[in-house]
Amino acid sequence: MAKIVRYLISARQQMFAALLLGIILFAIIITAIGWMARQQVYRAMVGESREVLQPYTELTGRIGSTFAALRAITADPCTEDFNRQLKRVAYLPDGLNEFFYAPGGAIRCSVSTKRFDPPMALGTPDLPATEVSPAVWIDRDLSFAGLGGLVGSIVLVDPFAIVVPLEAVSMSPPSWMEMEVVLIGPSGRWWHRGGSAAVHAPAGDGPMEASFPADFRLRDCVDDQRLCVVTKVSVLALMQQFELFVGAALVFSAVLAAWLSGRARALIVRRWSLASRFRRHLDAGSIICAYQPILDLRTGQIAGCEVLARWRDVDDSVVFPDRFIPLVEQHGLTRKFTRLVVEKACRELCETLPRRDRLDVTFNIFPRDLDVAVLRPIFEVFEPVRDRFSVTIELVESDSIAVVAAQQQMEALRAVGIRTYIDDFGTGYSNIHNLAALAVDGVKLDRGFAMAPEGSLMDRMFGHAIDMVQSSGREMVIEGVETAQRLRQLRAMHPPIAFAQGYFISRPLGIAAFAAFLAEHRDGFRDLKLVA
Ligand SMILES: Nc1nc2c(ncn2[C@@H]2O[C@H](COP(=O)(O)O[C@H]3[C@@H](O)[C@H](n4cnc5c(=O)[nH]c(N)nc54)O[C@@H]3COP(=O)(O)O)[C@@H](O)[C@H]2O)c(=O)[nH]1
Repeated sequence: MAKIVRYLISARQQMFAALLLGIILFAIIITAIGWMARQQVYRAMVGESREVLQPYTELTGRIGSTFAALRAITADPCTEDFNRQLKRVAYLPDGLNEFFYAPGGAIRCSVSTKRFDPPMALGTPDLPATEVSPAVWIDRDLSFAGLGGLVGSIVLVDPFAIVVPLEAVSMSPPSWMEMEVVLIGPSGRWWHRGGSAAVHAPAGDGPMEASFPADFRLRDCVDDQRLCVVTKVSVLALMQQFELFVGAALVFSAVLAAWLSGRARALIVRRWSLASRFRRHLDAGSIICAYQPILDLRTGQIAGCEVLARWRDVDDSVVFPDRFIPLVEQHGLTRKFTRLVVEKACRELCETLPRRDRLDVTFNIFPRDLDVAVLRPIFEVFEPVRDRFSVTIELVESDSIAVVAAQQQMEALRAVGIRTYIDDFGTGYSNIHNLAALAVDGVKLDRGFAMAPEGSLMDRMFGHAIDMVQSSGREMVIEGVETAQRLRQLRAMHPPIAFAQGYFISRPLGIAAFAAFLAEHRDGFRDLKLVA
């Protein structure tokens, strides 16, 4: 599950998944279109073969009525009278004009040859009689019956046989379809009756079938499966014939697949974007507190820490504030968020640090929450441990402050034991006017000053910024102390600077590492000796 989630929240993987989905959808759509086209082709094949079989069905009917007429002959076989009655049937306008009297398959007399003496045996039929179909001798030379040069098939329903003349098969399939009419005998032997030869041959003996993708084949039979029309459509020929349709189907499938996969991606992104993940999973379990030590430069002791929040994402990765703080503000979660951070930090500090440690714990709050009615209940968790931890809030200024209202709130907060610092002094909205107008307890100088390269404009302004804060009489924390040289420089300043914070002292630490750090530096920050 975690793997799937990790997959879904990565923008690259989302793109890959959408691409894969697009390809799969394209395959499904084009297959569906192909299947529908195949059904149409099949319908056309069935329609054409039924049309071709129609005359044969009619012929079978005519043969049946002719046999009925022959069986109605009353005269003794092969007499003059018999022949006269035979001729009467022959003159019926059904195209069947030559009959034999052939009991047991031996011709004794016919319409044109009065008597066969001795009787002429027809031999083994090409299509033996079945329960429903008569025996048939196919394409026999009819010279023996006085019809020299003519060829016809002989159908026997004992004791009469009818000569069926070789008829031209008429068929006009569409250009992309080939057809062949065949008579199929036992052991797979077949006789070509019409249409395009060799359509039947590769079709084998199977029933109606289609071999995709090479071509579609259909075998449609009547007369006890002995007379068949085999229809073949080459897929390639079909595609060439309908290339415009094929092109349109490809474009349509591609556009639809791209649209659908785009929609699916938008859905995934919406559900699995950082904003929705954050809103769904912001709870005590997902908040991580990091503690960055604050060094008292005058005593060398670790005087406190700044609590910095991180958020554990659904895939267990750790998200830093630059990504989620704007979401907290956008979605009106500032109070909930601060409460979660404060409660977690209070629990961790109380449970992990030895009772003898006394620390000032600094939290970042949102300017819109600068209201004692909001903050007091949030920081109430520290009330029972005030002997161990004092609380300071830092105003992360993302908006200009209404000075009079802010002033009242700060005083009210101080009255309930919460001190206020202005954060990132020297940048953004944190300006000299606020420093002068607000009775803040302290100021954190923006880390841009301490981190500025030597000789840079910020570096040159660093001393003046410090002077300005010191002359305001506020406490000061210098942030962004990354080097021993900067720490040395700060320690050498007069009047002395109270507090410093930065990577040289320590990076933000997990609670266990912070406890270990405090234990290690209980007798004073070790590296201070190095820079002395
Ligand atoms: N309202 C809340 N805002 C919060 C909370 N937790 C954090 N934040 C805000 O996010 C900002 C970024 O915090 P983070 O990424 O944790 O960075 C802090 C330090 O890691 C960094 N720092 C400290 N020392 C150094 C250093 O020597 N070099 C260096 N490159 N970076 C350093 O500075 C950040 C702390 O800054 P500040 O708050 O100004 O003291 C953070 O700034 C908060 O605004 C929260 O719970 N609530």
